[in-house]
Amino acid sequence: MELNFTIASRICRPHQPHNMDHDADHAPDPASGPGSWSIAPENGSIGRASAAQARDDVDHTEEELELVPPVPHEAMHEAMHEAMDEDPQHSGSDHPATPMNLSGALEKQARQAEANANANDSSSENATNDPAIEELGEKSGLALFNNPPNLSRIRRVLFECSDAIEISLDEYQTYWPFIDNVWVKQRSNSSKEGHCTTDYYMCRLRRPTHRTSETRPLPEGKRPRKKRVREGGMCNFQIKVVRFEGAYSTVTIARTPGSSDVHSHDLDFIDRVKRNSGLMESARKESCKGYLPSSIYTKFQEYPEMLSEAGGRFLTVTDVRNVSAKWRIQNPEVKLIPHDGYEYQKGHGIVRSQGAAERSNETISAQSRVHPQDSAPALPPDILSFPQFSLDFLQPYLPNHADRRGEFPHVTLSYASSMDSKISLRAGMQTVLSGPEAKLMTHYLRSRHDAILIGVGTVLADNPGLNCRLEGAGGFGGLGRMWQPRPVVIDPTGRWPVHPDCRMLRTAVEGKGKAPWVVVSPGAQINPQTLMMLKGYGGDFLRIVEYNQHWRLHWEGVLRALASEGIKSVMIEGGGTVLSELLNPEYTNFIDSIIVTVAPTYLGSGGVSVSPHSKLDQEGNPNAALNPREVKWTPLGQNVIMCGKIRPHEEERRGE
Ligand SMILES: NC(=O)C1=CN([C@@H]2O[C@H](COP(=O)(O)OP(=O)(O)OC[C@H]3O[C@@H](n4cnc5c(N)ncnc54)[C@H](OP(=O)(O)O)[C@@H]3O)[C@@H](O)[C@H]2O)C=CC1
Ligand SMILES: Nc1nc(O)c(N)c(N[C@@H]2O[C@H](COP(=O)(O)O)[C@@H](O)[C@H]2O)n1
Repeated sequence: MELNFTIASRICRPHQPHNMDHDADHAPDPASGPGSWSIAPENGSIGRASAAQARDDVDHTEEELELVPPVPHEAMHEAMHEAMDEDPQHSGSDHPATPMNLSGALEKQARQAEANANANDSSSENATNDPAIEELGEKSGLALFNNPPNLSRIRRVLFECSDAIEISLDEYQTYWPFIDNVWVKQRSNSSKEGHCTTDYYMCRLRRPTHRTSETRPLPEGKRPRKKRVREGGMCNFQIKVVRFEGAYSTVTIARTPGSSDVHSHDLDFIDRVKRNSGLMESARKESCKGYLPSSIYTKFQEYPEMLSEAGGRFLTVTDVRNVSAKWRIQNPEVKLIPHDGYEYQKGHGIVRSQGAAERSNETISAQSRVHPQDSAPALPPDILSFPQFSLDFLQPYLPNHADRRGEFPHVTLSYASSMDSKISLRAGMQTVLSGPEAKLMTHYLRSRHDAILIGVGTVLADNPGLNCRLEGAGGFGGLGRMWQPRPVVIDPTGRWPVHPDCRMLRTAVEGKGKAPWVVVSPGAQINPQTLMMLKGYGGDFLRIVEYNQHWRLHWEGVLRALASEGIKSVMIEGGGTVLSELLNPEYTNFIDSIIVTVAPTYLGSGGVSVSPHSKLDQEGNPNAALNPREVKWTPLGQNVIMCGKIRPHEEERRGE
């Protein structure tokens, strides 16, 4: 008897920002399903492909992605605790410490850093304790600018918003100030509990701008005339920014339904019209040190690349004067000075002083040697550099979203096997079979799939991360978890003790991957606390009600459920039970490709095998269980990679 029910349900709607029902404008949100994204093997850049872009159609001329350092969780907590300890409101036994939010903590840290800098300035004329750091900061412009890594590319992504973008709250707080000049807020909504805020923005060029033209005092009762300086309606680009703050804090930025697809102008145009607050914060910091606006302006111009990266190509000395003037209102007694090594020369403004000119040459040549990234925060230790060898041979076996059947995702089986078809020395034991090159290939494959699926046996044995750790992927120099595949665990009875310490959840918290979806059967008893915890991390339980005569989940149902959740491609990594089952004839229609890393070793008969059921031909003689087609073998380091296709051609399936 085969019981076939046709629906899969989440245990209840996930508590994620992209599924917020209160949002009136809420169109089917592209952020709710893992979107398509691509890697360009030639230059290693990883990014989400726009809707119009095929996965393989990547602009290889794009500059390579560099590290966006995730804010380490522990560091965040430390910063928060320190901030609270120092805050008179929170110190002392009468006031139990109320948790401060991250932005508060970071702001406080920044204020503290600034106060320290000011204290240093006034006591020893800008001298720092460490001359080496001071010199490096000077030469690279790092001391002047607040530019976070990879800024120009991320500014472009946040300007274009060609696809919905899901980023962590930290990333949002870091990068948004550098692009806020593009947007004007229209309105805001908050959920009742206050966890979720939706801000609606329009492009600045949609709003007309007026300026008061009168310069003389007006007669009483007469209102100043306003002069229109810019016509509105120049650009109809509109977005919403949905901020969800919980255990898994995240920000989704997406175009609203009424928006045009693209801006009617480029980013430079807006940068000319208005300066962003990230850039102006750098100017403000210098102003607070008591420097002359013209000196700040001159110094900024000495680092054109950093200035331009921050959106400051059109910065004027008046912009700097304006921020400086605000500071001077509070500090009228301070006499403004030029930077060390600069002086005012009549008719020339602020110039380098004579003695410093030679040093200046050294500085400039050093500037060309010292790359700002050299002193950027360290890369996460688990980062993998992008493969320098060609992976073109994989191309025909990879998901091609142009020719997808909507009901099911593209399915790739990919695992590493010994010569005797074993994938580990024994069940419950992780065995390394891939050499370094094959490991990079596996991570590349992960980057090309929306989801990575494994059985519960593998989770219990390996405690895997199941993320893509290649440089340029989200959390490894790329922006946001949305660039990461979704881990999926087949756990019919819910026997995996999902816990915040497991690698998949730690990875999600660190912004280096997504939290898993756990596929369970209708009878699975899920502890409500575990359910809430997993949802809090951005994961979920998916209950599948289709199962076969052996009371096993029906793969057709699992794959259909994933497709209905927006998964267009899934890479199935293991383990032995899952892979062996899927290589049986009843599933060949659902499996597109197989990519096996073969290792030059025999693990022996005690190992976990990948082997489908044996098959007999029409005469009852033993026959091969499965022959992949369009097979290609490629040596890769110590391994050989076997690629093949499984799903029969349409004509074969119809028996032609
Ligand atoms: N070299 C490589 O590339 C890889 C190696 N591995 C290795 O494989 C080993 C694990 O393999 P294995 O022990 O076979 O575990 P699996 O990961 O294959 O998980 C098997 C379990 O998944 C559940 N499951 C699988 N299919 C179904 C279905 N159709 N319906 C319902 N439940 C299903 C069952 O859970 P239940 O029992 O609860 O019903 C089953 O026991 C580990 O040692 C791991 O290191 C894993 C991945 C890759
Ligand atoms: N490609 C490959 N080669 C091997 O030698 C392996 N042992 C595996 N194992 C799979 O990778 C998972 C580990 O992933 P993380 O590195 O923790 O992200 C493991 O669970 C298997 O699915 N794969």
